Amino acid sequence: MSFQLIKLHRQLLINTCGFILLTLILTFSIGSFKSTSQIEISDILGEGGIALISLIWIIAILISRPAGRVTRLLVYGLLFLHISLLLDLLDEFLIYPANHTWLTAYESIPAPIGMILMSIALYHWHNEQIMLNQQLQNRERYYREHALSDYVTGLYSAQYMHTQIQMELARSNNSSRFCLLMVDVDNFDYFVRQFGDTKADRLLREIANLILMNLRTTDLACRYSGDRFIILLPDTHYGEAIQISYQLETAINALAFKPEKNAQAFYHRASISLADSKNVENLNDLYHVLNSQMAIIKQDKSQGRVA
Ligand SMILES: Nc1nc2c(ncn2[C@@H]2O[C@H](COP(=O)(O)OP(=O)(O)OP(=O)(O)O)[C@@H](O)[C@H]2O)c(=O)[nH]1
Repeated sequence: MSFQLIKLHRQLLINTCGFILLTLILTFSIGSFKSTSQIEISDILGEGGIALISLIWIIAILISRPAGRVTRLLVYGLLFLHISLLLDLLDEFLIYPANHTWLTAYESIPAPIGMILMSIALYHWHNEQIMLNQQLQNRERYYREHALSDYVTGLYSAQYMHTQIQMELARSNNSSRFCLLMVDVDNFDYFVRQFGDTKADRLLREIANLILMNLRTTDLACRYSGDRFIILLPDTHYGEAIQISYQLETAINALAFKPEKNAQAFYHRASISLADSKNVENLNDLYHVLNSQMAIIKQDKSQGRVA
């Protein structure tokens, strides 16, 4: 933290320390210590406390704000205020010779300068905040329109997957291939009608978690639509993709999902289609392979040709 602070506000820190040090050197070189009977402990505590708090404010600003005009104005404003408070505090210890009483007379001058500087800083801070809010609103709009993740499962969205597949296509060649898997939960509609949306959402989340647990760190899963997921397997050959597809299918088949509070479990089956980037030109071709294969698998299942 301190390293970051010094890096960001080096000049401000040097100036702040310099001013304070200069004030101390000046006052101590001119003044002489009062006798203990002249010192008022309650005044020292009160004035010292305020001076210390103004110094803490300076440090807090340096730690929490980025470098820039507002930070500079705030720090210098507080520094002037601090110098006034410091001179006030030093008055409690020191007595100045008659030809230097100007020090006491001028101790209150830095404070109003500091107040003016801080007022200007607050004005700019206000404008800065309006600008930041506008930028945040724009960014929020961007994220809402280009949502990267799926609200129900927490997986990446289909839109994000499109861009990732496009990138893989751009970098793939004969030696670097990738595969896509499409996972579809069988008879999900029946489950939704029987148990309702909330439990169906939970099932989707659990299947999504299961998919993630069965993937490698380089793979990427998204919720494509409804009960369909797409998985991108980078640098993967057909044989490996078949293996992963089999592992996923086995894992989903074994999921003992319990929609109610009792122990009764509902098992689900999944259909998985596979597309290889080899000999494929673009994203649409890949989706076409996945969807047409999926349609055949579903048809075979509905006609009882597949277990
Ligand atoms: N709870 C919930 N249901 C969803 C969501 N998205 C889609 N659905 C429901 O999922 C069901 C999907 O139905 P189908 O596409 O016929 O899926 P299926 O019953 O598995 O049929 P096949 O895919 O042909 O095996 C529909 O009832 C949708 O309303 C969601 O985010 N949450």
